[in-house]
Amino acid sequence: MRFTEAGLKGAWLVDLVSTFDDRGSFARTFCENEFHEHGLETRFVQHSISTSSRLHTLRGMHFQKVPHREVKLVSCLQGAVWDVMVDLRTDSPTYGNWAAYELSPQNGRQLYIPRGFAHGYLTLADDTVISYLISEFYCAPAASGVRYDDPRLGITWPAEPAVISERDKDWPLLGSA
Ligand SMILES: Cc1cn([C@H]2C[C@H](O)[C@@H](COP(=O)(O)OP(=O)(O)O[C@H]3O[C@@H](C)C(=O)[C@@H](O)[C@H]3O)O2)c(=O)[nH]c1=O
Repeated sequence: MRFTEAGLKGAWLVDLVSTFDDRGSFARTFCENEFHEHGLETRFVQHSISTSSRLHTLRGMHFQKVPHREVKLVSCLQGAVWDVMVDLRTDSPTYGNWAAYELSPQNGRQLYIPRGFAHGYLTLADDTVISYLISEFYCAPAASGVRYDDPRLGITWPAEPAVISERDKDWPLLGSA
């Protein structure tokens, strides 16, 4: 894996380094030793996938409240997404900043999102599949979010959402979340 800092403090790009042969390829997606060497979380308690049928489905911007804040390692197994993270740690030098990366099986890119961030994505293809390694258990009462179109965040999305849940449309603006 190739580790590159992803623009916000504590966030990383973890790119796959594949080996190829006649049959196809092999790549590591997680390695406790390599994550430990980079000072990253190594304990993931949940592995989840989500599927989105339609192009320009937007999910986000989600986080779990203290004490259930999560590290997420996000990758795209099918299709493609514009993946966005926002630093919500008020004591962080990159507080309130966002960064976005395209994730797809073709680019083999994974995003390591630290605790204290909100996360969301817009699908760039029909039938998109996202994989998450998550460091904390799901806790519905701790689930929260901020608005994908919050003017204070000013996130640039490549397209308007064609599909979005009522919940995601109604998250509060930053500061009141
Ligand atoms: C996230 C999650 C949801 N669920 C349930 C709750 C609900 O009935 C159904 C769908 O949940 P949601 O609408 O929250 O799914 P979704 O909008 O896809 O939520 C995800 O969005 C992206 C952006 C993230 O970053 C993820 O961590 C997660 O929050 O699945 C679980 O059982 N476990 C989980 O870990």
